[in-house]
Amino acid sequence: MKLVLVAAVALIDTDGRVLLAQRPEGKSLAGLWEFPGGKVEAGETPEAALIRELHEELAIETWQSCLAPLTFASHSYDNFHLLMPLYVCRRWNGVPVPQEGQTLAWSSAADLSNYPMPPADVPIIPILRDWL
Ligand SMILES: Nc1nc2c([nH]c(=O)n2[C@@H]2O[C@H](COP(=O)(O)OP(=O)(O)OP(=O)(O)O)[C@@H](O)[C@H]2O)c(=O)[nH]1
Repeated sequence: MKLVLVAAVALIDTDGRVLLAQRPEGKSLAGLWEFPGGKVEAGETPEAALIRELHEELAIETWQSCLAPLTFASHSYDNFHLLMPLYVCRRWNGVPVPQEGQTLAWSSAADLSNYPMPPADVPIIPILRDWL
């Protein structure tokens, strides 16, 4: 099966809440809440991919030094296997504004389980909650 590398990040605000983005209608897994991020392109590091995706999806800027690895997801979907490192980030420039039709939500640690997420994300939620 094809292995797909996706870099994702939990942006944490000063109140310890996490940014989630709801996938828009028409995309795979529409309506589910996910961490910002996306596929790592050929020749790109996961950190560079995240910096690019945060700029493209949310119009914020961050830096490699502000991206700390936390955990990862490894999950088989029907047509590919997802390997998704999850970083945490507390420092960025700008205010996240959806650029691709997503809906954003800041979730407290306690509320995270109320947001339906892709199956790959489910095992990483308790890890993130314990870390927060
Ligand atoms: N960014 C992100 N992607 C996730 C998460 N969980 C998860 O299964 N994914 C999957 O990882 C892939 C991310 O790809 P992407 O964001 O670059 O691409 P996309 O949605 O435009 O592509 P797609 O429509 O081909 O799935 C998608 O298949 C998405 O469903 C998550 O928490 N964050």
